[in-house]
Amino acid sequence: MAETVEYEVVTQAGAGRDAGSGEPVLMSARASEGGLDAAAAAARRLVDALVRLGDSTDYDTDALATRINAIAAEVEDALPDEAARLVEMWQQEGPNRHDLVTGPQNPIAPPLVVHGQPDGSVEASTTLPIAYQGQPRMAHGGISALLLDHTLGMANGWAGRGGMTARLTLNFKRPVPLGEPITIRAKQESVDGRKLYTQGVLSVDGEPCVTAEALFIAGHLPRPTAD
Ligand SMILES: CCCCCCCCCCCCCC(=O)SCCNC(=O)CCNC(=O)[C@H](O)C(C)(C)COP(=O)(O)OP(=O)(O)OC[C@H]1O[C@@H](n2cnc3c(N)ncnc32)[C@H](O)[C@@H]1OP(=O)(O)O
Repeated sequence: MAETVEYEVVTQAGAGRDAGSGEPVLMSARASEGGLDAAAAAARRLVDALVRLGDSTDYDTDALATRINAIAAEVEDALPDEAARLVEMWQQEGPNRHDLVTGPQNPIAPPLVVHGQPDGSVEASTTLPIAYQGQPRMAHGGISALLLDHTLGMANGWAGRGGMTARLTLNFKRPVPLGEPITIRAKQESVDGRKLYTQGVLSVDGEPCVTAEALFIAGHLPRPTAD
């Protein structure tokens, strides 16, 4: 097993639950209106439009591919050194802006917005577009699993001790509709040495759709460093 380390959770409001003054505290990164966040939001919009477009359109998709490739090449020309970028990604103390699930700078993040609650739980919300479709008009089960795993992980952070998922058990009770607000509530229920036991539920309109129970093992892989 690789060496693991433990990190303190720091939210935009300050250090973890210490920042909680009886009000919910934003844990995920707040999206900026411009810059890379806006570019990622535009890419999300483009992905949604492409999935909805289909083959029956008269739109010139060959020309579209050429234009998108030209933009990608322009961005690739501006990329920093990959190792340096990895260090930069992981150096901040607050919520990760590149994050797969919550990150405003990650075009494939829905993104999920997560608040730490005064009772020690977390509450997350988002609305899933058609790119995440599994069954007709419904979210893919793997996406529900991703959102739950991540929210449970953030609940651990909010409770004061985070870790890596060792076991995740899901119960798919009803399909998760696309295009409707979803809510995920999660809480670290108990700790036994390095074993963290965390539960959560993904609901739509107050109806539980997917429940999750997980075992996390305290500790994370070390952050990348410059040397
Ligand atoms: C403000 C913002 C805050 C943000 C917060 C961050 C949010 C981020 C959210 C991200 C969330 C996403 C998170 C992700 O996606 S994490 C990525 C997905 N997970 C992984 O890749 C984990 C891969 N596995 C490993 O690396 C290791 O196996 C781990 C680290 C899990 C344990 O290896 P380690 O060498 O360290 O420990 P150990 O083997 O001595 O085991 C220790 C104890 O645990 C027991 N055990 C172990 N496995 C299992 C099992 N499967 N069922 C039952 N029991 C199990 C084991 O029997 C032993 O018990 P005991 O003998 O002591 O009684």
